[in-house]
Amino acid sequence: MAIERAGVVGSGLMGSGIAEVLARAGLDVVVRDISAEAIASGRASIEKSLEKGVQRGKLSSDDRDAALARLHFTVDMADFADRQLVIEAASENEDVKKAIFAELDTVVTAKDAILASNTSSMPIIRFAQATGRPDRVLGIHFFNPAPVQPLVELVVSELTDPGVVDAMDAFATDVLGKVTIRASDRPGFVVNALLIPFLFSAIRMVEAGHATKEDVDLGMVNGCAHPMGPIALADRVGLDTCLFVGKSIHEETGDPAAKPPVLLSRMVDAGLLGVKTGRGFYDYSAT
Ligand SMILES: NC(=O)c1ccc[n+]([C@@H]2O[C@H](COP(=O)([O-])OP(=O)(O)OC[C@H]3O[C@@H](n4cnc5c(N)ncnc54)[C@H](O)[C@@H]3O)[C@@H](O)[C@H]2O)c1
Repeated sequence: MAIERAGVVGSGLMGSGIAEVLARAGLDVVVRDISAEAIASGRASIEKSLEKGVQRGKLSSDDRDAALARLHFTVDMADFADRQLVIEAASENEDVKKAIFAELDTVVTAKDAILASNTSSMPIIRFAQATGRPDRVLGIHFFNPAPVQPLVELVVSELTDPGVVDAMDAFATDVLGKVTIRASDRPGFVVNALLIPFLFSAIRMVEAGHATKEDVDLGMVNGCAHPMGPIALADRVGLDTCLFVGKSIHEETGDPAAKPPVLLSRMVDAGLLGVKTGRGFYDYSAT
């Protein structure tokens, strides 16, 4: 089945990025959010991102206009009726996502359509079980910013049909131009299961006074050729996101490496969430 009609649920940071990726790849894309304000904000961020692409010479202004013309925004789930693929990228809340999957199951008419979630931390099987077609459900985990980061993790639940995984693998690589890896439906999948303990180790090192944040970052950049150090990376990911993902990995696995450091919890309590709030471990107010 050639996928030509896709849907995206949620037009926030990830949903708008994923919708842009799909539209740039030539698909007709319906994007649904819950309010006119959310839609306007999603549309504006896609327009801004496409404009940046034109300025950087990554796409022509004709390609930008064509991508925009392929995007349709709605507040109505019923507009997903004829979609062949729907990617859920709504807020990281299990009840919200389960309700979305239950509704998609009733509105998406093609029984061979694929329903996917972009969740960072929740079991795919729970969303699959909210539908009457759990074999057609998998995780398609993009990284932020979706139009720039090459990786997509394909998350395979206990009930995902292997043919669905193969089809999504071919689609993500051949049509979207992404690099794919496959992960089982386990906390953190592959990337976050490795990344979160690493970031937490770095934060614990700073918390214990073992090294300064600057030295931790300089060490990993200059000693291990990382493009940015773990403290700066935690700020970039968002300290609230790090905390949330760490908690969910720790809750299910008990892995002490994924237990959030107290310093991280306190910074989140203080509203110091990193780049997005202008201050985390570092100060971004001037940038
Ligand atoms: N932020 C990241 O770096 C990142 C990376 C990979 C995956 N994710 C995952 O992507 C998903 C979205 O994260 P985000 O950072 O874009 O969040 P966000 O808060 O920027 O956007 C979420 C959007 O979902 C909308 N929404 C809520 N309920 C909805 C519903 N019932 N129907 C349609 N839209 C609804 C909200 O109005 C909001 O616009 C989460 O599952 C998150 O774990 C995030």
